[in-house]
Amino acid sequence: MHEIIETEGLTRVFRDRPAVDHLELHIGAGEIYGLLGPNGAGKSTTIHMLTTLLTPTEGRARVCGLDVVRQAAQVRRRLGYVSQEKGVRHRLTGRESVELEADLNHVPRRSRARRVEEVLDVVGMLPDADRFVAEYSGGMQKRLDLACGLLHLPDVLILDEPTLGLDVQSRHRVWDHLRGLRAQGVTVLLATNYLDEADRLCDRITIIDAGREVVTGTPAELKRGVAADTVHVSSPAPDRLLAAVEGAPWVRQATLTGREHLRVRVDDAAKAVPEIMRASLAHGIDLHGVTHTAPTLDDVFLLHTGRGLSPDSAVPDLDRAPRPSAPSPAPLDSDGAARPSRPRTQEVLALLRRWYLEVSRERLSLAFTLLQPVIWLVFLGGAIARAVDARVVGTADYIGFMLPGVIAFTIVSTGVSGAVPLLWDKETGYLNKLMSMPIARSSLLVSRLAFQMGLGVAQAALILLVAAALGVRPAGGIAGGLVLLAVAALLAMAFSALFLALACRAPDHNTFFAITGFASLPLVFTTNAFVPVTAMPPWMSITAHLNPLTYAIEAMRTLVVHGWRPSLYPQLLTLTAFTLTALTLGTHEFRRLSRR
Ligand SMILES: Nc1ncnc2c1ncn2[C@@H]1O[C@H](COP(=O)(O)OP(=O)(O)OP(=O)(O)O)[C@@H](O)[C@H]1O
Repeated sequence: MHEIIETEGLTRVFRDRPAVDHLELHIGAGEIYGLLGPNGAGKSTTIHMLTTLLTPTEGRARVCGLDVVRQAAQVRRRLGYVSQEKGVRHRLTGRESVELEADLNHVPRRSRARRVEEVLDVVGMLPDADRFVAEYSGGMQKRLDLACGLLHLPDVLILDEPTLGLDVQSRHRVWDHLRGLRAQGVTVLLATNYLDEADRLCDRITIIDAGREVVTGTPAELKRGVAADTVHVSSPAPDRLLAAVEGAPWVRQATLTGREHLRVRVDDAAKAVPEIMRASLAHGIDLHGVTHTAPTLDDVFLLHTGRGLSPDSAVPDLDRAPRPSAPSPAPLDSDGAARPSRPRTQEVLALLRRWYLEVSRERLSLAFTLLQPVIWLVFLGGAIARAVDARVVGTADYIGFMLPGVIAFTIVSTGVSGAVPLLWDKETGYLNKLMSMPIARSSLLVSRLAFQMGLGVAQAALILLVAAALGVRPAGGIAGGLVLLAVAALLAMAFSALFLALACRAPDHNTFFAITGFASLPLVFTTNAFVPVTAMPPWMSITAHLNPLTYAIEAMRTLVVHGWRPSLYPQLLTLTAFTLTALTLGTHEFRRLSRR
């Protein structure tokens, strides 16, 4: 057998507890392979290691002959991944989401529109494709994720609970599509809680429990291994019945499964049922009902672990459900397969489009962002100007004096909101999805920083226009104004990188906002935004000198109030050094986040 996925002693430990414990998998080309296990068995952890999202603590894993740790980038190019979490892009429509992923998977531009239509059709989402994802039900979001996973023709498709939350018809459509992929030679690995799914869909299964392999084989082999029927007895005194039948030669195993239920595994139900009747009569035990079933995968699990799988692991209504007409799987031509064509540019442009669409649809917060600096300048600037001594601030034009501070604070607060998509992507699981795609990690960072920089420059330009309307013009002329915009760009990059670093570290968005909320006031008030450093008491002057915002504000103020001066150069140098430090920190934290 040509193995596409193989693991040897694969282990991942979280806080001294193994989530996956020396797992051995050998999955052949073109198989649909199931990882079946109860909640917390270690299925997702295994999948995260195979998709390069987690590093193994011990052992090794190879996908298409490539080591998942040492050749992670190549592995990502060979696989498609549909994660368990719903990768919700709230501000995008379904179609835009799929288009984004097509670009990130390097689907060639000329076939992109067709592929997007095809996969949306396969999961039955075409009629809703132009609605916002935020309006989708859980099942619709899941189907959309699945559509994204089918976009390119990967060698291996890995799906974590692919049909969780889907209705019966959608589930059948997905199964049919997976079978179609198998026919085209794609190897499919899926983790599932559903016994029926594993039984009907998978060629082979490994059942895992507590991170360890319980048993591996085809569903038929495994059930044959049980070689037993199960008799389910309903009685008001199942414990007495258990005592009566336990140890009888025709009983393999008897287990209480509820206050009124007893499960008896037997070699042959036809012979066992009359025995159970006889035992109940002999001991005067009432029976409410006796049924029996052929072996299931649940019995296989029970046989090997002494426990059943989770109660929600069966999908009881599948047999009775109307079967939808099976759509023939969309043919995945070589055109639709992932092929790098100027991939880096395509990735960055696709991500920039995403950020743009999301920001432009946040109308209210966009309006506040634009309005806030105007309020600062017009109302606050105007009011304080009356109370300020021109000799202290060094100019009679207090609005001009305050302008750089307003630009700086606006950019800092945009930096905070710029980290929010990363927080959401982390929390919704979409970051995992992005990380498993064949895109350069740097594209994620570069696109985000470039977008924030553009936003910062646009905001600074807008504030300059408002100031011009109030009669304030940079003393440095047009060239001075352009350098001021460059300062704004540096500042935007620096603070975006800092807040991104914080978002990478923060365990959740509450912590992130608690820290930024706590830091924002000292950050603002220990600068020279309202008072020049020369007019500050010594302790405050020291803190102002330690605050990098001071240098950006001072450089911009020089350009607005005084024009070109030699003092500008050390200020610009300091700001550049700060920006480089912030970028290094941001890159380091982002790398750390992507190598868990
Ligand atoms: N990041 C983590 N930190 C600490 N423990 C973790 C982490 N991720 C998973 N675990 C633990 O590892 C074990 C296996 O979890 P995993 O998510 O792999 O199970 P699963 O089989 O996919 O479960 P489910 O069917 O519920 O998705 C669980 O005990 C879980 O709590």
